[in-house]
Amino acid sequence: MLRIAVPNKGSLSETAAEMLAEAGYTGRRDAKELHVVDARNGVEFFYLRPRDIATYVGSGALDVGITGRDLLIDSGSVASETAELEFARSTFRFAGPAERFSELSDLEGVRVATSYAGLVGKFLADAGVNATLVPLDGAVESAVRLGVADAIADVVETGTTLRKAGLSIFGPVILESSAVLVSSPTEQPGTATLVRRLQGVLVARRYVLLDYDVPVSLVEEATRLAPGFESPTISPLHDPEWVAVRVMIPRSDMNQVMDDLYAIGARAILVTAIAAARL
Ligand SMILES: Nc1ncnc2c1ncn2[C@@H]1O[C@H](COP(=O)(O)OP(=O)(O)OP(=O)(O)O)[C@@H](O)[C@H]1O
Ligand SMILES: O=P(O)(O)OC[C@H]1O[C@H](OP(=O)(O)OP(=O)(O)O)[C@H](O)[C@@H]1O
Ligand SMILES: [Mg+2]
Repeated sequence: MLRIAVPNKGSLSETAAEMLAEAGYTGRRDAKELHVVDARNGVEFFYLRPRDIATYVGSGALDVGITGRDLLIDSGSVASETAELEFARSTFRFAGPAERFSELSDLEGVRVATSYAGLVGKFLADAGVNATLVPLDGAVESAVRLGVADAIADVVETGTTLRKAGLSIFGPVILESSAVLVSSPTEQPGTATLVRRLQGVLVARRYVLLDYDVPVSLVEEATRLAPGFESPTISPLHDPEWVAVRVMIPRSDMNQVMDDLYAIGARAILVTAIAAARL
């Protein structure tokens, strides 16, 4: 059985559970459950703190896990990133009072509060900046106002939390993060199937199927507008002057592509959602 670590709570847990369900796995029904066996799919789920997941996977106790890239790096674990999962996107940044901080070197000799001491410590050491880290568990934006630190380093999504705390971002991007699948150094045979299933979910979310009819003379022009992954599927119609075309396109482009195809003379343009995919 493939042993999979899944966030038990926090901002990753709900979307991680949704992705696994869409990929055909049976997860926990009750938020207090710590361990679930999905015998039909040959996997076992362990519900753990997202911060601890890379440690379990790196040690080989578990085979794969879902966590954040920032948490993976912060842990110093030897687990490696196997796939990006396209949710919980954030950046990791320094922030402080705008009148005092504008560039990385302003951190020399000051106190920096963070709940990612491993990640920030390594970044500052690599940059040759000497600062004192103040490790906190969360809500680090309050550390400056409360006087325990001069600046902070934390996860930024919309920037609302920073703004409300009167802090401004400065200095370089420490990290672009998102949820990722991490694997142990000794890769297990079932991992590739899990990765394909999760990638199938991402494709099904990101793409739609586009069908349309078009005169044969316009096929080249139409396929330039919507080239698809490899090559469009072209099927004959009863009318020999027309063909039916099927192609995958990014969901985000679908209305523009439909308008463009209509404008050149395509008709019966239909979009269908993809339920699952293996590319
Ligand atoms: N506002 C956010 N937007 C996007 N990703 C976020 C956000 N907050 C946290 N994350 C990501 O979630 C992961 C942290 O998971 P964790 O469960 O500790 O989140 P949390 O929401 O901070 O949990 P907690 O409830 O303990 O504060 C990290 O990868 C982090 O980048
Ligand atoms: O840029 P924003 O959209 O405001 O999001 C970023 C905030 O979200 C997270 O906080 P969370 O709610 O998880 O609280 P925590 O700091 O206690 O972990 C993160 O630690 C930031 O504080
Ligand atoms: Mg948090």
